[in-house]
Amino acid sequence: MRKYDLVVIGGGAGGLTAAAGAASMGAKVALIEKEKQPGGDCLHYGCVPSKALIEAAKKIHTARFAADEFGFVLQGELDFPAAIRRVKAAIAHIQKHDDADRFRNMGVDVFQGFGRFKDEHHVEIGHGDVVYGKRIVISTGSRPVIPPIEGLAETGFLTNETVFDLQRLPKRLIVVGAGPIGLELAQSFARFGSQVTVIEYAAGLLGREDQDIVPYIRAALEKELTFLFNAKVHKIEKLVGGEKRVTVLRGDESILLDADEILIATGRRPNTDQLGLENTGVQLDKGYVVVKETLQTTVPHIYAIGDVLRAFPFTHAAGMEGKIVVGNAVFGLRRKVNYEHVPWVTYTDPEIFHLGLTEQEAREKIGVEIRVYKVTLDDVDRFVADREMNGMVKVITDEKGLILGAHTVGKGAGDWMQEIVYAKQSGHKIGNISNVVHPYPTHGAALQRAADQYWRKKLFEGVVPKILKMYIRWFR
Ligand SMILES: Cc1cc2nc3c(=O)[nH]c(=O)nc-3n(C[C@H](O)[C@H](O)[C@H](O)COP(=O)(O)OP(=O)(O)OC[C@H]3O[C@@H](n4cnc5c(N)ncnc54)[C@H](O)[C@@H]3O)c2cc1C
Ligand SMILES: NC(=O)c1ccc[n+]([C@@H]2O[C@H](COP(=O)([O-])OP(=O)(O)OC[C@H]3O[C@@H](n4cnc5c(N)ncnc54)[C@H](O)[C@@H]3O)[C@@H](O)[C@H]2O)c1
Repeated sequence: MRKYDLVVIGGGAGGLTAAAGAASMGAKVALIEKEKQPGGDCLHYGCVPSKALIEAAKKIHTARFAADEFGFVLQGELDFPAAIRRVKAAIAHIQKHDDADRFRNMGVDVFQGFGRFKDEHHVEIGHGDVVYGKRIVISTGSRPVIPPIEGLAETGFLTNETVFDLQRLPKRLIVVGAGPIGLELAQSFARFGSQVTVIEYAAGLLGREDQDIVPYIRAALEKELTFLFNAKVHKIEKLVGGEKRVTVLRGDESILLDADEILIATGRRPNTDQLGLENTGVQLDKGYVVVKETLQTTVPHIYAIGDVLRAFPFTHAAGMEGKIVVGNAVFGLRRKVNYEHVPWVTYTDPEIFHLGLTEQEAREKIGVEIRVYKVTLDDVDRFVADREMNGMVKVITDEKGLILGAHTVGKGAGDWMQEIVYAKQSGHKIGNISNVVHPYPTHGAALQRAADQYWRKKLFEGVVPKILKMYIRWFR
């Protein structure tokens, strides 16, 4: 039986970071991945295919818009499989970074097979090999939650694991769930030409976002999608022609919708149920692995990262956690995970950027002593020139100007808001962003405009203006 300093179960965003990092530090590492190729959800069924599809759809949307605005005519049928080929090409390109042989060349022993704990130090791979890990990382990710809807299994449905294999554009698509997966994909399909209806349990969109931000994104999406809020799919039947008839309940109302495809995007569940964790002392909470800030589970030599944790189900968070585990599991450090400065972006059009506390959270946590700076994009020259004025930047600080949160809706916001992540993480005050020269006219100037308000408030409120006036009078 082979013995390792570190055994990593699951070769996705988190596991690959941990395995590569540990091997580069000289540790003997085994990586167990059930699929033929590592890469995980993000590469095969998540971030990469969804962003490739979003971009393809955006190009078509832009062409249609341009035709309308500039008076030319678009001709011919949409070649939807061409969009899917684009998606597959993006995956294949990035797969080279996550290739099993590339990891072998780094010194990692890569095993293909399903990893399962035999006990707290031994992991069985498939039905054969067993490896010993002095320390072990659980990074097995998550999978879609499939709600118990009558007729759903019999009628057939799509999830993020199958939607990127579609070869025909559905004329009518029903998306169940208005979270980031549902919204990003719903908007893309609408842009290809599907009629899309989104069915959501909750009364509105994106409950975790700042409530000033939500109306902008809702207004944008309602132009392209039909929403049914406070709605529940009651049952689904297959019609003679193969279409799907969906019965939706909304209050006392029963609504019938026919569709060619149904996409289920109702959340995720962690892949911890078949891991043999009952053979260990690793504790779960509703299926999620319970960890300390050091990412150690209730068995100190077993660590967990990525979507098996409840904390922050994003690729960049899994990568950050993977790096922390390298330090802790390989060098015995006690580094703690901290999500305070970790942003997320929802890649709808316009994009939604989220960092730190929302205004509502800041008021609960800090009280009234917070400051809120807002700029709408119709006040920012570059967005006016682009005719992309739907959106806003909002920054929340404490009374001294230290950044507590930042929230934006706007074209490309995921890229141009990154400046504030650096500022927040480095402990800069909002005023410092105002002092940085931004080339004119960039989109990032929107953030600077919000930051300028800090000085404006300082200069024109309180005692400062009185002192300034006295000084100027004296100087004259
Ligand atoms: C449609 C969609 C879009 C997304 N878009 C974004 C985005 O734009 N930005 C972003 O930050 N996040 C995005 N995410 C989330 C992101 O994909 C996940 O947060 C990220 O992949 C989690 O990484 P992970 O390492 O925990 O899991 P994964 O990357 O899923 O890796 C887990 C790996 O473990 C393997 N595995 C599971 N069980 C076993 C076992 N018992 N033995 C061996 N191997 C096993 C799996 O095959 C898989 O390779 C998206 C997700 C989806 C579904
Ligand atoms: N851009 C990104 O970073 C990105 C993109 C996609 C996904 N992700 C990650 O994937 C995770 C999961 O995304 P998601 O959208 O699947 O989940 P989610 O939990 O964020 O949203 C699911 C939505 O479905 C609704 N819902 C649940 N059951 C329902 C039902 N039976 N009928 C109608 N509505 C129902 C919920 O109220 C919720 O609004 C996200 O939390 C995120 O971390 C990230």
